[in-house]
Amino acid sequence: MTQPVLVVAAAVVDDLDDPRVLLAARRATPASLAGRWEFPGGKVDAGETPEAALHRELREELGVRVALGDEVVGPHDGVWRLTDRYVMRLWWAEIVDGVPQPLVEHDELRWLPDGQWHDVPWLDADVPIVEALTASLRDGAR
Ligand SMILES: Nc1nc2c([nH]c(=O)n2[C@H]2C[C@H](O)[C@@H](COP(=O)(O)OP(=O)(O)OP(=O)(O)O)O2)c(=O)[nH]1
Repeated sequence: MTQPVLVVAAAVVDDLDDPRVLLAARRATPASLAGRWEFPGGKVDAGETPEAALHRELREELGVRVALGDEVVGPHDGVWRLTDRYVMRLWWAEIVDGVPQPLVEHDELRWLPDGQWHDVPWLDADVPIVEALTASLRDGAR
């Protein structure tokens, strides 16, 4: 079987120590995903560490530098299964430089306030991740 492709992404929040507001990005492409919301990020290139790939993707897609917090460990051997082809690793993150803009792949960004993290049509595979994020806040674990 071919190895799944690793995607890395960030749950960008206002404050890693006390997250209230979560950044969601609306996909403009491809047509099959357009209009659905996701965590900014992308595929890890050959020879790149996941963390370096995530910093690169956030710079390219949003024009920001971030500090990474803890990883949000997924239920399938530590990763989140997106499709047969893709798995994803995700980290909490906070912007340390820049104002996020939808530079490529996205046509809108939205800061979702406390209690409204589910209020956009996330990609199907992201729905349980948003649930895990809100649960970890409720439990005080992060
Ligand atoms: N970035 C990202 N991709 C996601 C999420 N959820 C989800 O199912 N995906 C899927 C959509 C894509 O089919 C796949 C790969 O992500 P991507 O298209 O952002 O990767 P990329 O930026 O490296 O893409 P490209 O340069 O090759 O076009 O992962 C998510 O929350 N964030």
